Amino acid sequence: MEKTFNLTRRDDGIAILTMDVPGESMNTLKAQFGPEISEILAEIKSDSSIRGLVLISGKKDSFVAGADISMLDACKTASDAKALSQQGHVVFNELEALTIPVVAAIHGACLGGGLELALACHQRVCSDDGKTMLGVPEVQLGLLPGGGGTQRLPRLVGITTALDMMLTGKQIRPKQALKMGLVNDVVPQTILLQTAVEMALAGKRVPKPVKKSLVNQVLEGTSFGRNIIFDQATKQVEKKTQGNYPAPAKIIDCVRQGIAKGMQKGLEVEASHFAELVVSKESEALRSIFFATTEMKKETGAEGASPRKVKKAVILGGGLMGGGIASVTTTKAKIPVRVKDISEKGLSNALAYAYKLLDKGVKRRHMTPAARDNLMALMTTTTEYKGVKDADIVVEAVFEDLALKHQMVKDIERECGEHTIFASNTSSLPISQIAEAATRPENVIGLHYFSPVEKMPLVEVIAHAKTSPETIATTVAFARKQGKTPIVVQDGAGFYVNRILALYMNEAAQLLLEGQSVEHLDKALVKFGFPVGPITLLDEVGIDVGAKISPILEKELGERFKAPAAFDKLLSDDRKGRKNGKGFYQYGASSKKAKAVDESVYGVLGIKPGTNKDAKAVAERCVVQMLNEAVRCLDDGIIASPRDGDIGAIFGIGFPPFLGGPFHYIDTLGAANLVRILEGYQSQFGNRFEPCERLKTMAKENAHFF
Ligand SMILES: C[C@@H](O)CC(=O)SCCNC(=O)CCNC(=O)[C@H](O)C(C)(C)COP(=O)(O)OP(=O)(O)OC[C@H]1O[C@@H](n2cnc3c(N)ncnc32)[C@H](O)[C@@H]1OP(=O)(O)O
Repeated sequence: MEKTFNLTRRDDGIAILTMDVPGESMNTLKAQFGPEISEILAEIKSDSSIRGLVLISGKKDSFVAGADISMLDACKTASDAKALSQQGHVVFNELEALTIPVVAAIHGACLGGGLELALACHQRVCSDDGKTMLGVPEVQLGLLPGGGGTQRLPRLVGITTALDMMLTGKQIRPKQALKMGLVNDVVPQTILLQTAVEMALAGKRVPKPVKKSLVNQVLEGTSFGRNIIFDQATKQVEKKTQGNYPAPAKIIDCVRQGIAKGMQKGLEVEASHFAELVVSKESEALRSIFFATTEMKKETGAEGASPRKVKKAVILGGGLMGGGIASVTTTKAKIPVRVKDISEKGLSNALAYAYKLLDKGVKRRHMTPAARDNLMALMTTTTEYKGVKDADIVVEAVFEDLALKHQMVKDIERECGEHTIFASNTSSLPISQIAEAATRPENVIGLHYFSPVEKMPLVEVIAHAKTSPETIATTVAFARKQGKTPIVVQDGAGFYVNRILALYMNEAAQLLLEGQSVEHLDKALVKFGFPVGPITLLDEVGIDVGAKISPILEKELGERFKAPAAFDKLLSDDRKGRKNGKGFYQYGASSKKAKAVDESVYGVLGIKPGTNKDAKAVAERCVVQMLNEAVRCLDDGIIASPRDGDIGAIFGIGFPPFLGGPFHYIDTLGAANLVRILEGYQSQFGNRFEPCERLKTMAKENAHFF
């Protein structure tokens, strides 16, 4: 079998250990490397001519991306997983115990077990390249660093910094890594290996103590202070995870026990906790999301079609959505954008949106002012159709008015090229209706973003019957360059995400009208695992937007989408939500966060909050509506697969990732159990809860989606 590790000796006595997993684009750590590594370490120890060791990757642009997640997925029992962690401990401890200096030369992704491998080296140097990132993202997989990271990281960079890295899974850039003491030097890639060799020749260096504030020194330097850190971290984790994710608390426990009882004990605790997490249902769900998104990256969105390159984009409308779309196109995709709006105000909004995003990077020292200005130069503006002839794609983000969109289609066919794609950011109008105005309907497609555009990862790519496969593939590729996760959905009112969201929100509205308080409703669904509650979401999206979409959905999809009539009173009272500072919540002049509930809203709706029902029951009523409609969408061919349905709900609505998405969750609940719950509600509240046919069939057959 081809070797993964290759040891070469230099005349100056420094040995270079190159890791290059055969046939894979990324290096990942696999259990079968154990014997190979042990053999190499034995060879190094027995060769007195070797004065130092440099560990480097043979991959073009990555160091080591962590333990092989497929290997973890294959663990059937906790003891299988514990053995993997313990094997990693043995190898990394042996590496760290080498008497010669060991230096890791890092370029590209150095994540998870890859960083733990580097931490077992005596020193680390990384390239200053934008592709170089260091981190321990295990928590995003429902895991913890199981290769000694919970013990080495705090001892290297301090408890607070280590906890922040492990509890967020954030990726650290080279300069940050140098500043926090994670690496000893940052150099251009061209001299990375030479620098590592020189560091090895210079011999082992005691890591420079990390600069800490006086408060931090006191807190981390005393057991009393450390307990404050751990207790604070625990409180924050409980608030953020609502008890739905076991990994963060276990990470804190590993660090706490390791610091209090020594590294050996800490490693034992780490291996045990790691093992429990690998076989947890939460981690299985989170790993399935990783596999799904990785698989999706390889798909063009249209069988057999290749995307055309997008060299220039035009955005019609410089408002909230248009500004966001233009911004991600320049800042992420680095594609020149021309923004057209009917007013200078709209244009300046788009420019300001992009500048604000980029300037955040400058303030955080991720970007130089020059880099910011270069990216800003990619965005030009116009109030007329000038400089748009060479556009490869035009994204319209104007009012939800069919006549206006028809006019846009005609304008673009007149002013742009024959191949120019017309992509509509409509959130509700069927693309087929928009395409009626086109002489080239094959170029018309939906490209539905979610607000805020720079934060929400999902976009829906909506093909109508005549959309060409090349248009689909080009649009999917364009969205990916913007850093988005696109799912291709079929044309239909509300497409996928808004369709399943509408019933979930309507049920929350019904519960409100039955006397549940706004706070109780929101808290119940946050406890269930959503990022925000349904009433907060309605205020954020806009009560007027919801009111506009509901009739379209009801007309196209049926009675079950009928929104409670009482909500019309909100619009009569000019309550649009955050956008006009008047909704279910109070909004201060500049406050980002909504303040308390605006109690006057109950009077407008003619209700008086009564006794709050059990939070789980409240959440269940809303969630089962979403689950039922998600299955209907699969049945109607709106989504191509349960995988797309899960990713769409998680990335578009924030469906709790630890549940794996609606379809994974239905498998967990069991179709028969879900049908029973729905039928129970149907008998209490009416036919809007009637289980769809596919669910009933699955219940009879005890079928699963995965
Ligand atoms: C011991 C403990 O600490 C446990 C761990 O280490 S758990 C693993 C921790 N590491 C991660 O979570 C990193 C996961 N990977 C990524 O985030 C990304 O792949 C990346 C940022 C490293 C690179 O992203 P990108 O450039 O977009 O490339 P792809 O995501 O498409 O990945 C390319 C191929 O590499 C495969 N791959 C990447 N990481 C892993 C991994 N940890 N395990 C298994 N496979 C991995 C990925 O599946 C792609 O495979 P392909 O089919 O060859 O395209």
